[in-house]
Amino acid sequence: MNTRLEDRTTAAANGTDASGTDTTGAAASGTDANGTGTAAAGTGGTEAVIGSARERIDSLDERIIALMQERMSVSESIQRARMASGGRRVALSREMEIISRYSEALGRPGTTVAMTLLELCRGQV
Ligand SMILES: O=C(O)C(=O)C[C@]1(C(=O)O)C=C[C@@H](O)C=C1
Repeated sequence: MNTRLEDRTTAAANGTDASGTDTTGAAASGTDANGTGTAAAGTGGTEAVIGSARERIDSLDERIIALMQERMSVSESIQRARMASGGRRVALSREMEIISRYSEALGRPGTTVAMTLLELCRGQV
C-alpha cells in the first residue's frame, strides 16, 4: 500500500497523474501515456507487463464488484427477516465482528473498507 502511494507520488513528480496519464507532455517528461519510461518500454516489454497486469486488475475489479453486489443482496435478506420479526435493521455487535475481520486482514484501511461495505449493505446510519 505504501509502495503504491510512493508510485503515485513518483508519477506525479514525473509529470503523470495517478493513472499514469501524462500531465505535462510525454516527450518532455520521457514517459508515455501509461506512465512508462519510454526507454524501458522498447527494451523490457514494460508496456506489455503493465497492459496485461491492468487487464487482470480490471477482471479482479469486476469480480469484486459482483461479490459486493451479491453481499448486498444477502445482507438485505437478513435485514428484511430481522425487521419482519420486529427487530432493527442494524446489528451493531455483528458489525464489530466484520470490522475486526477486515482490519486484521488489511490493517487500518481495512476498517474503512468494512465500514464502506456495511454502508452499502445497510445504508447510512
Ligand atoms: O449480519 C447481519 O445481521 C446483517 O444484518 C448483515 C449486516 C452486513 O451487511 O454484514 C448488515 C447490517 C447489520 O448491521 C450487520 C451486518
